[in-house]
This record gives sequence, structure tokens and C-alpha cells, in this order.
Amino acid sequence: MSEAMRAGHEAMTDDAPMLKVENLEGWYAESHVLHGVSFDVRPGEVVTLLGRNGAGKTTTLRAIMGILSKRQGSVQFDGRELIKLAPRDIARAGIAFCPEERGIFSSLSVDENLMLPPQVKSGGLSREEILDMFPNLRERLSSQGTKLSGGEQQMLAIGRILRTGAKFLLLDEPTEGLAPVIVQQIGKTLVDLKARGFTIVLVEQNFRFAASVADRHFVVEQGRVIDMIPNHDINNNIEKLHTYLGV
Ligand SMILES: Nc1ncnc2c1ncn2[C@@H]1O[C@H](COP(=O)(O)OP(=O)(O)OP(=O)(O)O)[C@@H](O)[C@H]1O
Repeated sequence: MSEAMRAGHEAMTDDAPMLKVENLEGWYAESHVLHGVSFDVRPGEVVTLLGRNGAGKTTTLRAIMGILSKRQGSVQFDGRELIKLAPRDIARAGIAFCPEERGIFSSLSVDENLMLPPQVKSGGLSREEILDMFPNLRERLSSQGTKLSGGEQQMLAIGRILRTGAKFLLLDEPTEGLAPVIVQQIGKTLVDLKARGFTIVLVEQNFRFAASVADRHFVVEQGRVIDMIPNHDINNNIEKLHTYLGV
């Protein structure tokens, strides 16, 4: 079998990663922040990036999305190298990013915010399906984006990327600052998305939440992935995790 055929064959098998990040390095201007991040995500998985503040989790998502001024290394998605692509082409490949700051436009209504991101692929959720998933948003459709509660804004930020057709989601701390009952609701949403075939990378500080939704956890420290813990093995690794996370 030729190299090209083997690569194609591997891309077709279930075990092949959907995303494979290798030796990813990233900079903010002169500041070298990512020092060779490597991890992979299989189709249908939910994985988390865990780590202390400033470890490089958000920067890793930004580097995957191409929205970092300088980056190098390899980001393969569905067997295709993305590292040299512009952010819009990375989005078109089928990766959607929900940033920590949520990016809700204050001058637009909930409905307008929802319909804002362009569709990049067929098979995205319809407006109705999204509103079925987030009934609170249906009641607030004509409200201004910033009149929403933090939880509603988070649901809108997640909901609108589901329209795009991207099946691979990068979610940056979706539970940050939210009340426990809302965190629970977001957790149910992620389980639902997984059941619908979405693959998710989740940056999370809330370790308990991470354990309730994820298949595997990657520990980020000083711009590198230093460990991987399968969720089924998490109870055997609690002390180690506490040390990693400084909690
Ligand atoms: N816009 C920026 N310009 C310069 N340095 C930055 C910028 N954003 C983050 N950094 C630095 O890059 C490093 C990694 O930050 P990053 O936000 O990726 O960490 P994190 O693991 O996501 O942590 P947090 O939970 O605090 O967001 C930190 O040292 C941070 O100070």
C-alpha cells in the first residue's frame, strides 16, 4: 500500500483521530506561550484540557483555530493539515470555536445573534432544533443579546455554532461564573451533543463538571500537554490531578 493510500485508509478507520495536534507552538507577539502541545481527539469523543490559570489552554484553542499571530507545528483535522490555513478556512473545514467571552453582539437580538455565523457545511442544526435544545432562548428571541443572563448568553453562544454544520466544537470554559443549576443544564447539553455525534474539546476549570461529561482529560502545564487521564480512571488519579491543578 502506498503512503498516500495508507494515510487515506487510516483516515477512514474509526480509531483514526479526528483531530491530531502535534508539537504545536504559539506566540503572542514576542511572547512564546505554547511549547509543543500534542494531543488527539477521536470522532465522537469529549475531551478536556485541564490546567492552572495561564497554562496555555485558551491559547491552544486559538492556535487550532488559526487566530494567533504566530504558530507552528501540526494540526491535522480529518487527515488534512490545517496549520497554514487562515481562520475562515479552518472554520470551513468544520471546526467551530466558542470563546470564553462568548462574543454576543449587544446591538443584536437573540434571534439575530443566533442567525449570525455563516453555515460552513450541510447538516447543521436548524433554528427550531436549537430552540428545542435551549427553551430559555425561545422565550427571549427578541431581547437584546446583552439583556440575557450569563447562562442564557452561554447557551446562545453554543447554540449559534450548532447552526454552522461544524461537527467539531472547541468550547472555552462554558461553565465559568454560572450558577450550579445552569452548569448542570450545560452539562446535559454537552451529553446531548455527544449523542448527536458532535466531537468536543472543552477547556474547563470546574473539574467535577469535566469528569461528568468527558471521556479523556489532557493536562496542560507551561504550554505543553504533560499527561492524559481517561475519565474511567479518574478516581485513581485524584491526588495527581489536585497537584497538577493546584487545588
Ligand atoms: N493576548 C495576550 N497577549 C499576551 N500574552 C497573553 C495573551 N493572552 C494570554 N497570554 C499569556 O499566555 C499564557 C497562556 O494563557 P492562556 O489564556 O492560554 O491560559 P489558560 O490556560 O487558558 O488560562 P486561563 O484559565 O487563565 O485563561 C499566559 O501566560 C498568559 O498571560
